[in-house]
Amino acid sequence: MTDVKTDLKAMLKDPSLLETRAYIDGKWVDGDDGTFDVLNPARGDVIAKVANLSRAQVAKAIAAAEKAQKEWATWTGKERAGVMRKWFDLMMENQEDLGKILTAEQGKPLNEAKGEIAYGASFIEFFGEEAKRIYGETIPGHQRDKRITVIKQPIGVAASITPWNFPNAMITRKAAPALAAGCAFVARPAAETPLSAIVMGVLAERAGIPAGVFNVVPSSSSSAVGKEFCENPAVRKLTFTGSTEVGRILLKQAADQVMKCSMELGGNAPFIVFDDADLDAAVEGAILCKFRNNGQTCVCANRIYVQSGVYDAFAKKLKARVEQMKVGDGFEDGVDLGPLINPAAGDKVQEHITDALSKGAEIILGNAKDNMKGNFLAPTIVTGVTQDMKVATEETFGPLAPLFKFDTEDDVIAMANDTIFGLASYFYAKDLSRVYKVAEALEYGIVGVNTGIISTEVAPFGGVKQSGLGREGSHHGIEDYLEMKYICMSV
Ligand SMILES: O=CCCCC(=O)O
Repeated sequence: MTDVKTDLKAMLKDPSLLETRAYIDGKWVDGDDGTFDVLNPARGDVIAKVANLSRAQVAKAIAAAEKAQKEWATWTGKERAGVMRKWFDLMMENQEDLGKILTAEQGKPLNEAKGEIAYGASFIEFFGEEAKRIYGETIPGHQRDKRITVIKQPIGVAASITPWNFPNAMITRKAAPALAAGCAFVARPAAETPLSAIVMGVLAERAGIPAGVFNVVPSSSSSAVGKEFCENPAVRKLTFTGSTEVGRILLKQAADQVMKCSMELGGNAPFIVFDDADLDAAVEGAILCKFRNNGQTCVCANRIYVQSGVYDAFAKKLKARVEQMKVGDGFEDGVDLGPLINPAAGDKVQEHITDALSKGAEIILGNAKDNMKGNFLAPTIVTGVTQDMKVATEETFGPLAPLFKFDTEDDVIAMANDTIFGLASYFYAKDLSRVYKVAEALEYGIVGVNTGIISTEVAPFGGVKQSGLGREGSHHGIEDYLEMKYICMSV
């Protein structure tokens, strides 16, 4: 039996939003493989037992999506936009409850969780509007009797695998362009955070999205679902957000069907502070960029490079600001940093701290030993960090701010680009020619200049190198769910 603890239900204005079954073909179904537990990362207790789907049930969801997609694709853009608008409105009407569900299973502070709901909803609003603008093209014919037309059609069934760090927005950023394009969608949420995905099925049903167009298939085994997605010929598009390691496996599996893939993979974002930067603004930017979701974001600053002339002043100001941050249960008032998702996440941060200290770095805030209480970890700042330390090459995914020192623009660009990753990068500077040159020289899909927050539905989000393939968000984001067809007519 699937189940939710009563205390989570009691927190909601509308307890019927809390669903623990899978949503397939417009029906609510139990898992053939029983249930799996969802934990609250702040307290460690089980908050829900969620349907654990077998691979055969995932195949059924794909078959339902394949059938529903044919009809959905015949709807006009305006008709699809209409139900997507309702979906968006329902999300915003229930923002508080959706935020609470998200905090309960993911841990981030409630205000941040509500912010994620608004961010997630923005993709549905944006791409619903975009459904009306899927334009084709006419091309002058190559012979006197020829007329050439290009039309764009939905790719078919799209399947997603999404992470626990943004359990709402990473689904809507994929499902919204898919549905707007006329595709049907099968979502496999992270096993840590399925409730935030399932509630999107509840709202899809209420919004009038036809049965089978949006399906949610929770499962404790991402590899079984991943295999079904990659091997089932009805799936024409795989979209994944997660680690580069898993992305490589999925790309190999998807190769057999020559499946179209979007991959939002790991990052190792440099955050550079030049000596002409507004230091107070740079500190605020670093706080937002480093500590968003407690450092558990692919675009969080992983390496903070500070020019030698302002290094000490920046370190002092950053320390003073981080000292004010409150760590605690995301439901408590005034909490800035919630728990990490699980003990392994804390171990990774500890490993990076220990490695840096063993190679000569120094802690100026935090405590390397005995730092972790439950899943809570005090934010830590280390100085004297160098390129030979683990934190220079691996994504920490936690509240560790490592400060590297650099002398010249050329040096820092070389260090910033010395990674297999290329998702987000940031720098603070005032000199205009420096701003242009550095923005062009950074080998990243995203560059934040004098800002620590770059995420928005209107811009193309994505990475270069081993950070991924494709872009999500903006008018470019819908292209991954469309196929181009060229029609050559002799008149
Ligand atoms: O870990 C990646 C999540 C991306 C969050 C964002 O859109 O900023």
